Amino acid sequence: MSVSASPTTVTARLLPGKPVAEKILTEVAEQVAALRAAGVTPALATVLVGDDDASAGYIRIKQRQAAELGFASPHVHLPASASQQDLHRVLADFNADPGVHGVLVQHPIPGHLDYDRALDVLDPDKDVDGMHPVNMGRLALGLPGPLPCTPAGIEALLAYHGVPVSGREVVILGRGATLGRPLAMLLAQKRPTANAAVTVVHTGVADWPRYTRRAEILVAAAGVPGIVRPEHVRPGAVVVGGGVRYEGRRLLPDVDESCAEVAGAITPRVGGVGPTTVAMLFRNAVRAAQRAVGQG
Ligand SMILES: Nc1nc2c(c(=O)[nH]1)N[C@@H](CN(C=O)c1ccc(C(=O)N[C@@H](CCC(=O)O)C(=O)O)cc1)CN2
Repeated sequence: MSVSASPTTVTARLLPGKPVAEKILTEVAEQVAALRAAGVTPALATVLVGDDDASAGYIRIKQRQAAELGFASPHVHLPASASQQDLHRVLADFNADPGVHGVLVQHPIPGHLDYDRALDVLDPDKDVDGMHPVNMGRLALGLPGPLPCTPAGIEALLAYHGVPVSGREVVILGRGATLGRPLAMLLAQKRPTANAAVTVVHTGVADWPRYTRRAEILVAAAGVPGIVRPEHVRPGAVVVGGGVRYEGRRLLPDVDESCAEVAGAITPRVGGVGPTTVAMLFRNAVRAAQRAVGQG
């Protein structure tokens, strides 16, 4: 964690995401090996629209990881001028290709395009980001399906580090479709690693700190850099920095590093929730391949 470079006095235990991601990816590699032994090469297709440097970088990271794990990773790069129909055509082609088991459209896409409409075109069973409306519905109903990667990564991170969640008060600051809302549904489910009393609050609530200050586990999911400060944290609480904003490749987290002075445990700014998100992507992808060939 970069707190060592700041004057912050760290008292909180760190909750790194890297060992969590490594454990998940080791399991994924074993499942990939089993698929390949049965003659199936799992394939995770990626779609990049436009020339955003950061997005191109994340696609490269995913392709490198895919190769290490034994996935095929067909890739389509559409120009920034691509139309909604161009994007839909690419997705329809991947839907129709039985050799492609998972598909992701790297976010953000150019402003004239509608990400949600594109997601709607994607086969929900190939949606490895777990963001298709059908998969959100499955999550809401507690049915099996690909889970949104960052929420699933946060549940795994807390479980890995032995942070009890069941019966505890979790407050999520932020209600976005990629993190706050699905995480609330996930952590409220009846499972030993969930089963929490979950409150979702957002920055449009004038007195939001009243909620965050009572959290035993506080998840920042607002996408507002530095919004969570020590005075918003209950002493000894577990603080999870899920929300980030990207400025190019620079990651600006919601949680100010000085929160480590008050929290009992905290995710590091770098190597916290991020690596678990990528690991969950591959977990979703290998499961999609297993389902497609009847191994799931
Ligand atoms: N289709 C998707 N688009 C985007 C997603 C996504 O999950 N699906 N998430 C982000 C980008 N992203 C993956 O695509 C991603 C970004 C960053 C990390 C990460 O692990 N970051 C590191 C390093 C941070 C730093 O150097 O400052 C960390 O958190 O430790 C993983 C995934 C937007 N688009």
